[in-house]
Amino acid sequence: MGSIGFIGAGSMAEAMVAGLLKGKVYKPEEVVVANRSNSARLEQLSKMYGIKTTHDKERLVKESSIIVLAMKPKDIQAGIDGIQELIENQLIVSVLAGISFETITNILGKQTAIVRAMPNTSAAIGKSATAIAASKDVTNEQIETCKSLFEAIGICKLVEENQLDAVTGLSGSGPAYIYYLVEAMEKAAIEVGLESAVARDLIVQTLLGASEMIAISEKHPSQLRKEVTSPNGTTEAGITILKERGFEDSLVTCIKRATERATELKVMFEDELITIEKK
Ligand SMILES: NC(=O)C1=CN([C@@H]2O[C@H](COP(=O)(O)OP(=O)(O)OC[C@H]3O[C@@H](n4cnc5c(N)ncnc54)[C@H](OP(=O)(O)O)[C@@H]3O)[C@@H](O)[C@H]2O)C=CC1
Ligand SMILES: O=C(O)[C@@H]1CCC=N1
Repeated sequence: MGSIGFIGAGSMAEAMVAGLLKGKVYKPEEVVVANRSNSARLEQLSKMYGIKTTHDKERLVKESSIIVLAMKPKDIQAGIDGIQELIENQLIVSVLAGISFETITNILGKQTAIVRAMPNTSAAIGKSATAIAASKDVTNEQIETCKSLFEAIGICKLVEENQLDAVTGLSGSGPAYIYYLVEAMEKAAIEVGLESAVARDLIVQTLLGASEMIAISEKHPSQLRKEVTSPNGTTEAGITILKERGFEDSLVTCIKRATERATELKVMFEDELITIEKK
């Protein structure tokens, strides 16, 4: 596949690098990561993974056949500045929430092959839930390349660009909802008298078991839930509280709001671009 370069050396870039190396999709010497100024971070990544690191984006672009944009949405203009002229046949893969093909193309100043991807940080252990969308300049072969890249670090679904904000709100942000749930379960476990290490193990196994049941069982999650819930038993007592306190509504509103926020990021950024152009 040639080499892969990441512009941005944060959580998402690291999760992808870790997963790609673990899955042996790339050798460490075929991976280069760049950031803006944080040399300590580059040193840490280079020590941990044996990959190449640089502040020199031009070098990264020249060395890579796939360039992953992995900076925050607000930093995309600065992140791309200086490399536009060097983009020729490389495939651009953007993991930025909310930022459209149109905006990336405008900043690049040329029509080129761009794939937008929305992975999640479980990429680090090969378990990302990723969706990708392809711009019209992307060939079928490039789509396949991209799919196999993300399938090496989890599952990958092909969607339309206008569905990516929903994917971001659902599975891009999704791991954080689960971590938050675990934090709350741990807090509760301690309050009902368990030791934190014991509670952690029980919670983790409960999540793993339930996830695997959902994945392999032919039963709907609502049926699986019913099977845990004895009439007048403990589960019913607990779930009654979740219903009374609006658990379902909270989660639905959470995912809708996160989806909406992805759309806002695009609008905010475009406003900023217009301001920059006017200056
Ligand atoms: N975190 C997540 O779970 C997910 C994130 N994403 C997307 O991934 C992207 C990155 O997120 P995340 O990894 O969390 O962010 P981080 O803040 O952890 O990392 C951002 C990185 O971008 C670098 N950067 C900023 N400006 C530039 C520049 N001009 N040139 C080169 N590098 C630059 C920063 O370098 P420096 O430190 O030197 O400033 C830093 O290494 C976001 O767009 C987000 O929407 C998508 C899916 C999931
Ligand atoms: O919170 C964010 O904006 C990014 C996108 C999805 C996960 N993290």
